Amino acid sequence: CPGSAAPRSPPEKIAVIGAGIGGTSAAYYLRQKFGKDVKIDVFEKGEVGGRLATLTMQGQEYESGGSIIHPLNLHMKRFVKDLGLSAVQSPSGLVGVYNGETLVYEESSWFIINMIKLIWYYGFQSLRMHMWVEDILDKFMSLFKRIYRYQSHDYAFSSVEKLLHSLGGDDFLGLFNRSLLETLQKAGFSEKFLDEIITPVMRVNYGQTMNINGFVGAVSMSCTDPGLWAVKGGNKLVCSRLLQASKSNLISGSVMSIEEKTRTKQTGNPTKVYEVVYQTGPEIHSDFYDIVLVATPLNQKMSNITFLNFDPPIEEFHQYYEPLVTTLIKGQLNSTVFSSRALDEFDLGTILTTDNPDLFINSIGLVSSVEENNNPQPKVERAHVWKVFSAGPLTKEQILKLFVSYDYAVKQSWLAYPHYTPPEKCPSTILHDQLYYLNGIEFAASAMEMSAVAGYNAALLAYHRWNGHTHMIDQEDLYEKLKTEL
Ligand SMILES: Cc1cc2nc3c(=O)[nH]c(=O)nc-3n(C[C@H](O)[C@H](O)[C@H](O)COP(=O)(O)OP(=O)(O)OC[C@H]3O[C@@H](n4cnc5c(N)ncnc54)[C@H](O)[C@@H]3O)c2cc1C
Ligand SMILES: CC(C)=CCC/C(C)=C/CC/C(C)=C/CSC[C@H](N)C(=O)O
Repeated sequence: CPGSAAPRSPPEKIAVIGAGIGGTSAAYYLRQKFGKDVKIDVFEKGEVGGRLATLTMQGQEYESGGSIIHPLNLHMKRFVKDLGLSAVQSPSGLVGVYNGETLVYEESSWFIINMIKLIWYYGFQSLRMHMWVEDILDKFMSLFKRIYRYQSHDYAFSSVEKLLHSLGGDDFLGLFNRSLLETLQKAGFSEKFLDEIITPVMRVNYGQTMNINGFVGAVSMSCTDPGLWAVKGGNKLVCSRLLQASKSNLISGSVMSIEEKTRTKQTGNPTKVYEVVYQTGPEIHSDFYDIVLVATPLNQKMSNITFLNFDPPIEEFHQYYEPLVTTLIKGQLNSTVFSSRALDEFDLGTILTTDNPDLFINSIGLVSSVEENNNPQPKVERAHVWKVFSAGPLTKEQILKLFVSYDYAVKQSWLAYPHYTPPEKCPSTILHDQLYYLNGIEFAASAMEMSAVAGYNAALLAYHRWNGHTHMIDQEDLYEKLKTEL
């Protein structure tokens, strides 16, 4: 092959830092690429799964982090199949939009009524806009799907920008570099439509407004597609199964620093390695690795990893992640907060909100436990489990504003996803010769599938760079090339 170098002996040890979906998918693909002899250590300071996690209420588990998966998220789909797991349909109840005073939009279960409502509230152009969004999302998904083809042919990318460009050319980079607001204003959307339909979707998914980049905006809009699903038993099961299948060694500890060192191995030749220093309980340990993959957001609050003695130095990371609280509440919703109808006539399963600073919640929605495969109905049972997303923790008084009464409330606080401020640059994928960073991809869009794409890409990139396969990295016009290969 052009660009191939002489075979190099495989690495002895690889470290993966973080056992979320990014790190565990990377470990899985590293094993596939480098074979059975390499030792893979996966470091995790908290729980396997990371931002895929559950909260327990009355013995039942509910997703508290990453919960929904798109039907075209093919890595997640394949993991579930290959790892012996199964899928459940995500609840898809009717959606309403609340502006702090009233419901400004209410979905109906009849398609035709929804169309009439759109025209009534937002004018005839809203129908054209609705079709425009559907068309853009179809195009977006079919371009996004190219990554599966490239990865199945082993191609890798050295930066997120190059990866996005290979999928959708300048259109994708343009989406990433401009705000969603700019993109939609250019397309002629009315302010009312943007405030009452698009912003509420961005708020439930990313806790932000339309000032996020257009790429993550499209990912967020795709959550309005039908057929969303989750993993039976909890999405985090994918991570523990990937770890198991990768035959990696899980080290429950917190990585403190990574330093480049020169070591003389038995062969007598000095080689460059990375010293990883980590803490387990009160003890500090260290070990040497040929390749290191960092699969956690790099900032002081989330990972606090120091890069020592690199020449040139590795830039300091100050990536700001949005604080978000998930609260699960079992209780009887006070439907009169949102509408004049009583609960037994109130048929909304999700209430989104407009960007009103007086509102203390981003959204509230009925949820099922990770074992259930059905749509909970607010009318059938008076007390049900609702999931609230808010920027800060809810007080008891705030909960009692939303609920007539409640039996239980449990919460989990997150630094959830990047604060998007386009135009911005994604952090580097290659931090040093054999040191890789996966979570830069979250600056394009944060979602489980995005981390799985990054995990696979980092494993392929590490493999090709280790073996000098330059022709497998950053290839242009891959789509055309692979078409003629068939
Ligand atoms: C509330 C919420 C809802 C979401 N909903 C969805 C959704 O519905 N669908 C979807 O697709 N995505 C969703 N997401 C996004 C999705 O969960 C994330 O994009 C994805 O899980 C990120 O995975 P990751 O492996 O890259 O990072 P993480 O899951 O954050 O994994 C990083 C891991 O590294 C560990 N770690 C950090 N520092 C160190 C250290 N120094 N040493 C050792 N270990 C360390 C952490 O403990 C963590 O386990 C949601 C996220 C949140 C917070
Ligand atoms: C990566 C692609 C092409 C599609 C992924 C679409 C997807 C499932 C995005 C998830 C976005 C996200 C961060 C949602 C958070 S909130 C989810 C849900 N409403 C909930 O109640 O938990």
